[in-house]
Amino acid sequence: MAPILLNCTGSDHQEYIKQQVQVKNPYLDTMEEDILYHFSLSTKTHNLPEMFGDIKFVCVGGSANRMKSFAQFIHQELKLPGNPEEVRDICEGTDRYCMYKVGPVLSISHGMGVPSISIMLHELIKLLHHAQCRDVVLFRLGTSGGVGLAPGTVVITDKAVDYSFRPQFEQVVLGKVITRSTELDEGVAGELLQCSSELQNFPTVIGKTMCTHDFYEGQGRLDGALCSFSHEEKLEYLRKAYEAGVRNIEMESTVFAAMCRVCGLKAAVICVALLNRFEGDQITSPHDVLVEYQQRPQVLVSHFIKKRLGLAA
Ligand SMILES: O=P(O)(O)O[C@H]1O[C@H](CO)[C@@H](O)[C@H]1O
Ligand SMILES: O=c1cc[nH]c(=O)[nH]1
Repeated sequence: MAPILLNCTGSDHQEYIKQQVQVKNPYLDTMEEDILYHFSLSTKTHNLPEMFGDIKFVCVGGSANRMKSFAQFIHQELKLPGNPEEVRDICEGTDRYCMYKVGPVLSISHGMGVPSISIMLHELIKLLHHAQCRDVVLFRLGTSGGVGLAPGTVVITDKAVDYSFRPQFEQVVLGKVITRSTELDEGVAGELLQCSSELQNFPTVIGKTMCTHDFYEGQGRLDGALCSFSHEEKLEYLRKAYEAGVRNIEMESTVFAAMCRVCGLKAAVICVALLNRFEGDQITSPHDVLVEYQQRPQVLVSHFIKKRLGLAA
């Protein structure tokens, strides 16, 4: 339930409520305890407002190591006291996800694919709600396959789309399909594009991101254990995607966009392209090149956060 603000009426109060994280579940308020099972946190055993109440930026990405590196990187970038090497995994009681808090920034891993990120997002959004966080921006920092882009290009998503290039996410609830919009926050995407132009040698585009439920057949790869289509059919699908405005392909953006939108959270998706899918399917760049590519979304979002906090040079 939203707290009632004294001396705050009409549009001020509406604005205050708008900034809050809006869980859309009437049952939550009736529960004596909420156990965030996959985070190994609970409203009874942890003081969530004290632990997380000051969070303003949440960054999520597939890999646990990447999100730990990001926590250490943002620790240095924000020039916070303490040793970045000593960041502690708040979810160490479980190995499902990892979570690091660095000042106003939360860095969390979500694993691969829609089911994995969707479970994480249910618990994250409840966590932000229980902690009474306000004015939070969420970012997905990922890797992807580029569609007509050189490897290393960063894609800021304007719309996350499904396999038919529709800006929607379908969830099966009680045996029925529920469809939710996947539009992302235009203002945040524009701010990120502006940030990219302030960085040196930082190839960036804004475009649609296609979310699939598989890395191989689902993304039209010819190198999976199964393949039922020809090289020409693959290229035709990618050409159609490109014509529809798709610039990269990954596996979480639609549910991320849809859940954030329903809960009143501003959100952005920033993924680096590891390869150009018109040129192949295997990821052949050397390890050090891939590590540098993966850092690009982190560098961009770090610049955004520093600007928002008034810390940018
Ligand atoms: O780099 P991350 O964040 O894991 O994202 C992309 O990489 C994984 C596939 O290799 C999928 O999860 C896809 O969305
Ligand atoms: O091609 C790619 C590369 C990274 N992640 C994906 O989902 N697809």
